[in-house]
Amino acid sequence: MTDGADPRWTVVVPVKGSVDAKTRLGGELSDGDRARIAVAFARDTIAAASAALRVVHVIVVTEPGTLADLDDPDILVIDDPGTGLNGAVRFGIRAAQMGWRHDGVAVLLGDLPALRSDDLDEALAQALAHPLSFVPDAEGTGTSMITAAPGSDLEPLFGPGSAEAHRAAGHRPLGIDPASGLRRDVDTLDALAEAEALGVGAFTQAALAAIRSTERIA
Ligand SMILES: Nc1nc2c(ncn2[C@@H]2O[C@H](COP(=O)(O)OP(=O)(O)OP(=O)(O)O)[C@@H](O)[C@H]2O)c(=O)[nH]1
Ligand SMILES: C=C(OP(=O)(O)O)C(=O)O
Repeated sequence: MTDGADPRWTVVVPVKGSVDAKTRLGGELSDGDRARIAVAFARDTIAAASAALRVVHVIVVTEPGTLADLDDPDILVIDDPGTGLNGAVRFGIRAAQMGWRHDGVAVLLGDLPALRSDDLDEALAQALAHPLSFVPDAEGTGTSMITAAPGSDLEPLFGPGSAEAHRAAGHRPLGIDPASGLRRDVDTLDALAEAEALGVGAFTQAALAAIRSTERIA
């Protein structure tokens, strides 16, 4: 994170409490392993966002204890209000606008373990040209990021079919390569394999290595 870039962005990352997280990874994984992977995805997403040059503030919205070992004074962690994904995101956006109203606001989902800081910087540079923008997920139906330039209101519409919902609400789709880690959200083991082919961050690498050392996942 640096404050040399202009204009600056606050990034909001919602992270579900680990007990219920990533159920679609399910199947062969124990609840403990699934929780460990979900936290690792979030940690890699947050680390990449924090290291992006255009990002000066990161706000994580999650249940207390989910990211207990996240000990970075530059990252604000606020409690999930318990009103679902869009409620958590709205809460984070409000905190961003109250704290740093001259920044752009981006919301990045917390399941992007192959996210690279330079891809995020490139997307935020593109986003400056539009009051509202979004990045579709790799399949093109969901959304991995929404943005609002300084002064624009941001209303999240995450959920099934969110790419079309964000487009219909006036968000401009950014031209990001479908093979970018910014678009590779991970809900399933197939998506996890694709993320690994792109290259996942250190937290996810370590979690997978620990789980594989006990042969609990292929
Ligand atoms: N703070 C917060 N984050 C959420 C909530 N629901 C989902 N998220 C986060 O939003 C991102 C996208 O959510 P999903 O892909 O639906 O993740 P998920 O709900 O853990 O996965 P499934 O159980 O498979 O649906 C992930 O980073 C989740 O951690 C919520 O109620 N509160
Ligand atoms: C919530 C979303 O993500 P997912 O498809 O990962 O649930 C979304 O794409 O809006």
